[in-house]
Amino acid sequence: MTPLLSARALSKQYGGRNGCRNVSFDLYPGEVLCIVGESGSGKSTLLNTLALRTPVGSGTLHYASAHGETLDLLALSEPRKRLLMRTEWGFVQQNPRDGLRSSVSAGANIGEPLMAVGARHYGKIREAATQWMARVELDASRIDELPSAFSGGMQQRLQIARNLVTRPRLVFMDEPTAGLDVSVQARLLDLLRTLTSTLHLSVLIVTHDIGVARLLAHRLMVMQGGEVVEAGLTDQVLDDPQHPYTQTLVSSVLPV
Ligand SMILES: Nc1ncnc2c1ncn2[C@@H]1O[C@H](COP(=O)(O)OP(=O)(O)OP(=O)(O)O)[C@@H](O)[C@H]1O
Repeated sequence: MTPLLSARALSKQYGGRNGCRNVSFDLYPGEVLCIVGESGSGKSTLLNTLALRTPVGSGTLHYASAHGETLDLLALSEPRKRLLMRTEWGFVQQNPRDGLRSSVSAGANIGEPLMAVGARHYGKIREAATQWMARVELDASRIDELPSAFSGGMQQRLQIARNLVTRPRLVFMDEPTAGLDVSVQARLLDLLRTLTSTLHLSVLIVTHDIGVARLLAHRLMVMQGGEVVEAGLTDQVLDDPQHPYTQTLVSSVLPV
């Protein structure tokens, strides 16, 4: 199978400080790959670098587009990059407020990305927004309310709908369940698990929470000090961690 995304020796420095260093991996279609590590280990830097939101320092990054081309992402023009982000990628932020437009309704938040990819029929856009609200377990009768009228967990589900409505092939997620109550987190994780498998999504997800990784990910990359210190199948890495840092991470949480 051809990888959807291939990174080789990716590095990013901030001045003299290491953001991430020498990261290589392949992400396959339909696969959920989790980047885990403690605060400051370089997870967000790596995710933002892969999603082309932060300039890459060095290395290579290739993507197999929906049209069957292999794109050299680091050589892509700005308009092509924006098109890719709009049509094939999604990015779910940790804080839903960063990923939603606060001045427009829930329905418009879901409908806008559809318009950005060419949808024009108001009735169809509203129907899609209604369906997506139900799909992320939001009360569709609240479609005209502003995001601020929704709870944190609901806002996160709204952000997920906004990202998935265009049926992206690759979704980046930065700590999507952080900052939520445990019960709200569990419901959101359940929803994410269902959506990723039914939509056959490829996902790169950052978390410091081993429980999230265990529930969602097929594979893990464990980061420490900007480097991947261990990678492999989720159960393998969590049940039989080889690197001392992974052993500490795993032993510091209760089994899920
Ligand atoms: N914009 C920036 N300018 C300078 N240094 C940065 C910047 N962003 C991150 N860093 C540094 O890069 C390193 C990795 O940070 P990063 O935010 O990627 O870690 P993280 O694992 O995502 O942490 P957290 O879980 O707290 O978000 C840290 O040493 C951090 O101080």
